[in-house]
Amino acid sequence: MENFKFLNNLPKVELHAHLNGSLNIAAMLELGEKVYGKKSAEFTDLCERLTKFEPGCILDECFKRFAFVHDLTSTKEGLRYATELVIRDFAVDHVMYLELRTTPKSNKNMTRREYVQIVLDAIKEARQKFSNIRVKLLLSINRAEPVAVADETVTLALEFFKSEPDIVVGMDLSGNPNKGEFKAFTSALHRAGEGGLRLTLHCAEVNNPKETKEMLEFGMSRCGHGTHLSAEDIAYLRNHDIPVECCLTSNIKTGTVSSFVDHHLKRLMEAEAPTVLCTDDCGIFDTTLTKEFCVASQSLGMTDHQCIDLTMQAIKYSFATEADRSWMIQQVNKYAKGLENTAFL
Ligand SMILES: CNc1ncnc2c1ncn2[C@@H]1O[C@H](COP(=O)(O)O)[C@@H](O)[C@H]1O
Ligand SMILES: [Zn+2]
Repeated sequence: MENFKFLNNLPKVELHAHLNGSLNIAAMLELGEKVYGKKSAEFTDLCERLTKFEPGCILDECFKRFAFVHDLTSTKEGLRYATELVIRDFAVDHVMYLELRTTPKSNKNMTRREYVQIVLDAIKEARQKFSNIRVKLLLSINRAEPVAVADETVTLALEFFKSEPDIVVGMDLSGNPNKGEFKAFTSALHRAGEGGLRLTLHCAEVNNPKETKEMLEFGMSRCGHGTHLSAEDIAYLRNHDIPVECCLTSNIKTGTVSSFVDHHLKRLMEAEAPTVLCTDDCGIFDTTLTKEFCVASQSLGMTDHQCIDLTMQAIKYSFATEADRSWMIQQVNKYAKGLENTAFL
């Protein structure tokens, strides 16, 4: 792939990455060994089997995979170290800005509040180790969980948004789209929005026109996946300047899109709807943001210039501060200039 080097070294922006879905196999093995002393052949085999998606795999099957990673991150040290490893591996892939999202969980080792604090502390510690990446945090509501849990998550998000405004920047609604009902979460999401948190919703990941309509009417800053958006929905997103977070490999491996060439990213670009390229769960789906750009360029004919433009769009639609944005634009322009091209602005 002649432009792999160009795409790999391009300073990139990741706006849709779930923490526990982003731990890749190598990192799982490191975590297993360091935290649980596990280096056994069966542990290695378990990690490898996690990312095997037979053709025809369905979305529900994918959700079972997360439980394995959730076990690995169910201790304070496991969660802290996993956060560090995920940030490291995005930095290694030349991601300069990462909006990490995660669903606060409570178990025998930690409360939801402690879960958030541990991830936040790991993000701060990572600043010392990986100075070339800026990391923000969104808290996720899992639509398969009770509304009371969503309410607790919003309360935590608002509290940490107040105390750590340069890290906690938004809320995500995710979880198995075949479970729960969007309507049940609107008051919690409304409270989050009223409190200043930007919202990104997993929307139209499966074909549910009624719910998609409810979500578009409710409002969001960004749309996750948007796989089953109608032409009217796409026009609505374009007219309201709401970008779709496109996760190519995720959609193929979960079976929500049949092939890369059929991916709706192309339709969205033809309709001039704003789009950003994301990984979703680069661990579980065994990919990286560089690889997603390679897929976009190989299967959808995306030129290098269009890849830079996608990055500029990601900067524009990020929940970053103005200072972060100008720093990111500077990085991309410096990179582009270094390639003897004119600045892309
Ligand atoms: C594949 N498409 C998807 N659609 C919807 N929700 C998804 C997802 N991929 C991941 N998640 C959500 O993110 C959680 C894992 O990260 P955290 O434990 O939060 O860090 C999953 O349990 C699921 O709720
Ligand atoms: Zn997602």
